[in-house]
Amino acid sequence: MEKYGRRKHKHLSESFKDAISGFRLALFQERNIHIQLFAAAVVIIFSLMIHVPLTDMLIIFALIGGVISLELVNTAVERLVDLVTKERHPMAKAAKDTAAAAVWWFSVMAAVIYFFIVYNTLH
Ligand SMILES: Nc1ncnc2c1ncn2[C@@H]1O[C@H](COP(=O)(O)OP(=O)(O)OP(=O)(O)O)[C@@H](O)[C@H]1O
Repeated sequence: MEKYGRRKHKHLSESFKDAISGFRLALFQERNIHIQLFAAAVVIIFSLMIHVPLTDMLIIFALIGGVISLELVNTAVERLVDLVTKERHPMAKAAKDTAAAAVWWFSVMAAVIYFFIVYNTLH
């Protein structure tokens, strides 16, 4: 029963450091994150230029956060699968492809929502 008891929590600053370290790893190793951060910068600059309203700006930030967060989870799944097996395996493929699909779905939805935000701002 002891092993299911309360876990000793790390200091908050240590958890924060671990999260930064995970983000840096993805930043150095994943090309997709570069593309997504570049797209996010373009979207934010363009939105400011056309004066997207504040509430819509907040939605845009939430969408950007969602895409980047899902990409980080996708990276975690890729690393975990590679840790578990170096062999080609249908389950490894399923895990990686499903995680990639999560990023893809959210990105497509984000693009559709952003299109409507831009359309609504300009009309
Ligand atoms: N162990 C494996 N067994 C079977 N298929 C695999 C395996 N590892 C990778 N694959 C297939 O190859 C694809 C690419 O895998 P990889 O680990 O290179 O990801 P990636 O190309 O870095 O992905 P991303 O571009 O999203 O970062 C996977 O989506 C999966 O379809």
